[in-house]
Amino acid sequence: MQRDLRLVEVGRRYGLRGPWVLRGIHLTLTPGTLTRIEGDNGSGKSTLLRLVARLDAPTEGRVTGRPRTAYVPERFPSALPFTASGYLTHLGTIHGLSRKTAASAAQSWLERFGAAAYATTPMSRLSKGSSQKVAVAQALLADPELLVLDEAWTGLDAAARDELERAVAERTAAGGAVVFVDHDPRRLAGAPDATYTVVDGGLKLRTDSGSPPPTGPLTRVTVQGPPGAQLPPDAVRTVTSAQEITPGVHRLAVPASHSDVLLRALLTARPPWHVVSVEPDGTTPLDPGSRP
Ligand SMILES: Nc1ncnc2c1ncn2[C@@H]1O[C@H](COP(=O)(O)OP(=O)(O)OP(=O)(O)O)[C@@H](O)[C@H]1O
Repeated sequence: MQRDLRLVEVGRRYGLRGPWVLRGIHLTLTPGTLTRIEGDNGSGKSTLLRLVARLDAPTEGRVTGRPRTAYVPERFPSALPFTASGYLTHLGTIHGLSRKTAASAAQSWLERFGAAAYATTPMSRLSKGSSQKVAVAQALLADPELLVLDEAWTGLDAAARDELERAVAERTAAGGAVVFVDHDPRRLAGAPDATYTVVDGGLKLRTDSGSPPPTGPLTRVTVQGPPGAQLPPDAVRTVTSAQEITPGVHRLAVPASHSDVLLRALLTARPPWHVVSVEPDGTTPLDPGSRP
């Protein structure tokens, strides 16, 4: 079974003639990786996460891979006819746990998030923060292969926020993929394997998480990698922007002074990447479809 989740040339718009919220999106989420999605309000982050969680279908393009997925939505429907532990136990059994295992997992997650005292409280009577703790617990309960968190930290108290960061680290260490949106730039700072910004309906790989990139003229490099491969980390460190324009084909911008380092990182990767074109910035890079 393919455990990667892939979005291939995905577009989404609402309504027949609505504007495209997302278009030409390529994204691969690999087991054991942490991915951050950022962008302005209304840029399409939640739309993207719903597609990743397969709660919504793309208008065009396709989503492949079926990892066992759990999702924490921006707004959790708290008016459910359950107690907190009843709800979690019920969900646990839906995820294939026995009733006993589900009840004990529910109890232990409620304890971790400091919500054990509310285990028998009807969901409709929980405070916003407490019901958010239940939302997070339901997602973690069955050790998902892909965990999708849409502003899941919002409304949690400090201890629960820390606990959720720990739970995310545990998930990726256990080989799960985690993708998250959060408006606090300090959230899991330094931890993501990749950070993408949703801008103008597209996805841009952010590459400025390390030391500030050198300034000066840029070189545009178009490269093609093995299907589904992520750019080698040594290459990512040198580029100022990266965009997957068709599956496996990436358009990179690199300070001209660092283009040799980038090319070396790509050509010495195992397996090596194919360099399609190298152009000074400001020119139109060679259309990868037209390469020999
Ligand atoms: N169900 C829907 N029907 C119609 N339009 C929608 C729907 N969901 C989202 N949109 C529109 O899609 C665009 C992107 O919304 P989305 O919620 O994905 O953005 P976002 O980046 O998550 O925003 P925020 O940071 O404010 O949460 C917005 O213009 C929004 O109005």
